[in-house]
Amino acid sequence: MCDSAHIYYHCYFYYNNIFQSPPTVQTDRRTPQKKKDAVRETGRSSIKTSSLFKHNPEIPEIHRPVVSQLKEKIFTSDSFSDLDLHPHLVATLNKVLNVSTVTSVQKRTIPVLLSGRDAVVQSQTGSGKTLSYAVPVVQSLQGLQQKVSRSDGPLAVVIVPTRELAQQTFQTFQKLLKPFTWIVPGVLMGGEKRKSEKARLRKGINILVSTPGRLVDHIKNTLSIAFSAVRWLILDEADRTLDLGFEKDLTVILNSLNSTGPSRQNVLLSATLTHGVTRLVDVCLQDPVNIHVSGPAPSDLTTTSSAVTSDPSTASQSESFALPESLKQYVVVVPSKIRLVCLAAFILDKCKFSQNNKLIVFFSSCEAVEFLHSLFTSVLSGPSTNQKPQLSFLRLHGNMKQEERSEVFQQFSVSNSGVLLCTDVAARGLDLPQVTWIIQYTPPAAAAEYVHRVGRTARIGGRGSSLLFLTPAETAFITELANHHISLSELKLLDILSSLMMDDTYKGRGKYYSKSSSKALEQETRERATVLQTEFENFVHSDAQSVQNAKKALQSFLRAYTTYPAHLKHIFHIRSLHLGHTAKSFGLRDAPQGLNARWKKYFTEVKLLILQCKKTVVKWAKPHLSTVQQYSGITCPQI
Ligand SMILES: Nc1ncnc2c1ncn2[C@@H]1O[C@H](COP(=O)(O)OP(=O)(O)OP(=O)(O)O)[C@@H](O)[C@H]1O
Repeated sequence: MCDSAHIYYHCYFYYNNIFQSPPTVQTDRRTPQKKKDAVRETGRSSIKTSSLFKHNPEIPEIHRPVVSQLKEKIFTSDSFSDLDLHPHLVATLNKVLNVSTVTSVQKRTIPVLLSGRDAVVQSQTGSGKTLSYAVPVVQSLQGLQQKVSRSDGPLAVVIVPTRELAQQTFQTFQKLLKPFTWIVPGVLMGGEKRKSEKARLRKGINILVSTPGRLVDHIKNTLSIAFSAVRWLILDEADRTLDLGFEKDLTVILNSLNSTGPSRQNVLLSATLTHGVTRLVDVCLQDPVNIHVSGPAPSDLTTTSSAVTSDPSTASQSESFALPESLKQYVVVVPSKIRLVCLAAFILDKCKFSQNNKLIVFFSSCEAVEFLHSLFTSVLSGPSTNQKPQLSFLRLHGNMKQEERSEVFQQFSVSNSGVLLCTDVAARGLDLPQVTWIIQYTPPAAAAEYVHRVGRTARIGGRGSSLLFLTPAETAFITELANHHISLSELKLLDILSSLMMDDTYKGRGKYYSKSSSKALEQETRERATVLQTEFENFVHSDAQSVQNAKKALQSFLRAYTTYPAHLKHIFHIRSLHLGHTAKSFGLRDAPQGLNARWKKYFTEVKLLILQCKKTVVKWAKPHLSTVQQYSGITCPQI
């Protein structure tokens, strides 16, 4: 067995042994409501204040680093009618899309693209980047001397990283093309039926929006796909497309596009054009104009790849991102054990005890989203009454069927309130109206991802807030964010938990209830938090399947925790997690049996294997150092 297969085998073996142990609880056949009532009763009668609030690590004092945030003005005083566009296009922008004043990024990008230049565009989230390329594409295609026909095939190709974003971008083109019915937009994305996509490709699509994987699939398997007429290539969220490991796919797409066709205009866009895209800029773009709305463009974006910073930690430190000025950013430091109730109290505060809030909560894995969705729906939703509708929880992640994903996306888009629990599949580009709060229950793996997640609110000048959850051991992430000009204010754990005082559903034993001193209030808050935690735990342990789901969610959380990049390992290291406490944040009463010992053994073995791998790689690489350097861009000391 080769070394990597060995490592995989070990991970698989240990994960499965630890988490797939036979459940000890009998299946519960009670109706959900009866189960819930029983759970609530047990919750109140078995209050153990000590279990939740004792033996937690100290919450350290947070010293906010001084940060000068980058600022970006969103709107200009110009209107679309000043941009020399077709009057029908201006009318469509005004009447169908409801936009008349151009944003800063549009003012700077549209004329550059109309003049025929390539461009690299960076501007903050929600600043209107989609129209900044979609308007010039439509303007140029409607004005072609030889009128566009379906048989021309794709004239513009737009690559985006996720299916929802593909759908959203396609819809923007559909709207813009209303007066130009002879230009046909189309979308290709994973999860859809290939056969019907092939049929649409055969009929002819002029503006093709696609996720990278699905486009490669068609390049390889669909004879009718021809790129001989492509004049535009747009890579939206370009950095993410590379992150997701789509680099190979992108190479296939570029090779296919480069082999035929007239000269092409190329555009790369994102709110966070990190140093990783430098090579892509070199390969894809010709003498591009750098449009960096919040300030001067990073000097090395258009340099050759040899100038790429070789140390990823230095590279990531120097990248600074602008965030919407109207966005209020908060952090709460919560010991692992209390995280679940803290999140629940926050959701109840925003959605049950106040109105018109629409929340997005980010998690690191599909399993965690699934599990917490069912836990919150069962324990927190509450009945719908005449005065109040039921608290609604939706979920979105990559393991869902495409129809369900589209349905959820649509449902959350049109709703005025509710909670969407999701993975990073919803972090990029999605324009979901009226989202008021972004909560990051698991911290992102990079500052750029933080920027995109919080960018789902406070769009196009609107208000919005975000809350980042950190454990006491993770507070150095605040400094990491400050290095990227991101500044957070602190919310106190007890203040969040105190929202539980607004509803007697989680009332404690009443010992402190009638007293008004702040100490008594604090104690009652803790009791209520404990009642809620006990409800969660009772629900999880009332059913073998729920226990299994909670274990799976914990397992996937731990797996994701091991994948933080090397330069963040001093903040997010699996060794600093207390497994028993972490288990509690998934409603489990204890860490799954034997976890500690097996986890330690697992780490020792994996460490040994990695050492072995390193030795083998070094042995192999030594005679080939110059070749390795040439192809990987990695310098000798790193190897
Ligand atoms: N000139 C404008 N006036 C008013 N609203 C606009 C204008 N341009 C775009 N919008 C609206 O602003 C919202 C955000 O636009 P868009 O999704 O293009 O932002 P973005 O910069 O691509 O964000 P992200 O970086 O998150 O992908 C959309 O609802 C869009 O319709």
